[in-house]
Parts: sequence; C-alpha cells; structure tokens
Amino acid sequence: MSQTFTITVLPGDGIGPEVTEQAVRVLKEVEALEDVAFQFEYARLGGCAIDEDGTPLPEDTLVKARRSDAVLLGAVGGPKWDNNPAHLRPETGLLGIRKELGLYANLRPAFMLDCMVGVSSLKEEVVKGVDLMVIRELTGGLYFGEKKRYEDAQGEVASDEMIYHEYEIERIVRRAFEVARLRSKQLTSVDKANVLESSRLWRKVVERIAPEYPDVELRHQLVDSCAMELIRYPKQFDTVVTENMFGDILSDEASMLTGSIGMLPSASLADGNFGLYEPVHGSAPDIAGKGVANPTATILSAAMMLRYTFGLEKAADAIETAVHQVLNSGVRTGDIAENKAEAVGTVEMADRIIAAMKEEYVKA
Ligand SMILES: NC(=O)C1=CN([C@@H]2O[C@H](COP(=O)(O)OP(=O)(O)OC[C@H]3O[C@@H](n4cnc5c(N)ncnc54)[C@H](O)[C@@H]3O)[C@@H](O)[C@H]2O)C=CC1
Ligand SMILES: CC(C)CC(=O)C(=O)O
Ligand SMILES: [Mg+2]
Repeated sequence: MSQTFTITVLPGDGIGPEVTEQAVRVLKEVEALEDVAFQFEYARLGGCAIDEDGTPLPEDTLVKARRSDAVLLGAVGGPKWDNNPAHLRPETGLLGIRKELGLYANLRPAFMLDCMVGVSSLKEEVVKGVDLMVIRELTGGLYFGEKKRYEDAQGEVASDEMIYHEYEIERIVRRAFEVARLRSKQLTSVDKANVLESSRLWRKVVERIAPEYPDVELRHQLVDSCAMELIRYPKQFDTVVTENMFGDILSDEASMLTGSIGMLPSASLADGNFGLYEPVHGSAPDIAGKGVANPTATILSAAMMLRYTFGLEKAADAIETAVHQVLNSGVRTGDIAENKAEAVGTVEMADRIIAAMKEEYVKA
C-alpha cells in the first residue's frame, strides 16, 4: 500500500513562489514514479502574510506546519517590508517558525561539480572537487537573544544579546559528529573563543563530546580565519559546525565557491524525521517575477526532504543525478551561464531536470 505524506508549502515572497512551484512539480513526478502520495497544503509566511494576515507568522501556518510531515519553503522578505517595525519584519516569521518547530540543525551542503568549475570566479585548482557541509545552529545565538533599542546621553543605542545554553550546543555538535562520520570523518568547529564567552562554552562542549567520536578528526578554527581559509583552500574542509550567525555568513560565502547561491539547498531538522527544506538564498527582489530565478537550490532542497524526512533515497539520488546531468549538458539559468544569451528560464530548467529524472528511473 502506498504511503501518504503531507507537505506544507510556504512559497513566501519575491522569487519564493516561482522556485517552490518548480520543486512541487518535481515532487509530483516522484509520486508518479514511487509508491508514495504527497498531500500539499499551502500557507503564508513572511511579507505576504504581513499583507494578508497582519503578522509574518500566522497561527494557521504553524498549525498546518505542525500537522505535516515536512515543510517546503521558498524565501521571505523584500524592500516592501524593510521599514516595518521589528516584530513585523518578514524575517521574524522565518525565525519564529524555526524556533516553534524546534529546527535547530541546519544542514547546508556546498559542492562544486566539475562542469561548473568555469562559473566560479575562483581558480580551477581552488574550487575543483569542493564538497563540504556547513552545519549551522539555527534556533539560538545572536538572532534569538534579547534585542534592545534606547537612547543615552550620546544618542541612540542598539544591542543584540548572544546567548547559548549548553544543551543547545550539545545537540547540534552531536548531530555534526554524526554527519561527519557519514562523510570524510573530519569536523571543523568554528567559533570566536579568543573573544566571545559564548564561544568559550561552545568549545568546552565540543571538547567534552569529542571523545565519544574517536573516529572523527576534530579541529577548532576561529571564524575570521575560517572565512579566509574557505576562499584560499576550501578543500581542507569537510564538515563544519558553528553557531547561528557564523553559519549564516559562512554558508553564503561557501555558496560562491560553487558559482551561485541559486544552487545551494538546505535542510533544517528537528529531533526525529521532521524537517523544513529551503534554498539558502533569499527572495532575490532584483529578479523576482522575471521567470529567470534558478530553481535548482529549491529542487535540491526537495531532494533533501525525500532523503532525510521520507527515507526515499532512490528518488533523492535520481533528482541529484538529474541536476548533475542537466548542468553537464550545458543547460544553465542566467546566474550560472557562461554565455548569458543562452540562459534558460526557471520553468525550462525544471523541465530539463524532470526529464532527466524520469530517464534515471527508467535506467534504474
Ligand atoms: N531564507 C530566507 O528567506 C532569506 C531571506 N532573505 C531576504 O531576502 C531579501 C533579499 O536579500 P539579499 O541579501 O538580496 O539576498 P538574496 O539571496 O535574495 O540575493 C542575493 C543575490 O543572489 C541572487 N540570487 C538569489 N537567489 C537566486 C536564484 N535562485 N537564482 C538566481 N539568482 C539568485 C539575487 O538576484 C541577488 O543578486 C531580503 O529581504 C532578505 O532579508 C535573505 C536571506 C535568506
Ligand atoms: C532571517 C535570516 C537569518 C535569514 C537568512 O539569512 C538565512 O537563514 O540564511
Ligand atoms: Mg542567510
């Protein structure tokens, strides 16, 4: 008997609806190829929810997300809402849903396919073969600490509190060791322990847990030198674990090793199988509505959903292989095209990936 899974789709703002539509098309094809059924439920998050519901994270969205097996998100935000008060920023909806759903582990792979080497602005010997995984703590740290705005004698003051509990560090670090174990057994823990107290606790917890994973080679690195080394010699990294803001920044940086942020997927995982899957990029207001956004990051996020939440390994592999084949054949959206005049649009890129995926199934 076929299994049925419920997926809450949150298209969001800007290019979010354009790219999630393509990922949903891919998932519908998987239904036709596997003994599985997906029920898609749509809800609002971010700027569109501010406009319609007066809040970036409506209760209906949380209810739907909680009763589903997984969530597929596009992106939120844009200039229309930039001047809203802090509690009405689209980002508040994103941070809120991550916290409410307990999605503390954000997995952000960055990989360079041989056929994409020419797209990167870095030298071939630097980027060829890059394959790393940034594991970002997602529900603690600076983004969630207390924020204050006040005035003193010298003018306006703003502060954001950086706070980490031992248990928050412990659970993400364990997750990272487990992931590293399945990859090249090399883990880099990134912090700023020479300055930040939260980083000193981070490092202490990592040191405490490390002996439980004697097969994984561990090293500590300060975030500033890590940012530099990521560009100088990225192949020294396999699995990187770090706190929320450092991971946000380093994963955007890592995306440029691979040519475009439009390529990189992510999984945000809670304990158990539940996860929210979204591209690493934002709502890209500069290209929204033009039909040119690269849907690959969102399609690969759907593949991560199939793997991590539904255990549909074959379908996930088929999508990833299809993406590689399409890129290998030279089909490119504008962000990754060497010849911009030959770039395809969002829908055609997805069409090609779907066609290649179906062929993969026939072969398998
Ligand atoms: N997870 C989320 O929902 C995130 C939302 N944001 C929000 O998105 C808005 C725009 O932020 P930006 O800093 O401009 O970052 P962004 O990631 O939206 O865009 C950065 C650059 O990458 C390009 N780009 C991004 N995704 C692309 C794709 N799929 N295909 C082709 N090109 C792509 C954009 O055109 C832009 O030039 C802001 O409101 C920000 O707060 C930013 C990051 C993450
Ligand atoms: C609201 C921000 C933390 C979104 C972002 O930049 C991200 O998750 O990558
Ligand atoms: Mg970011």
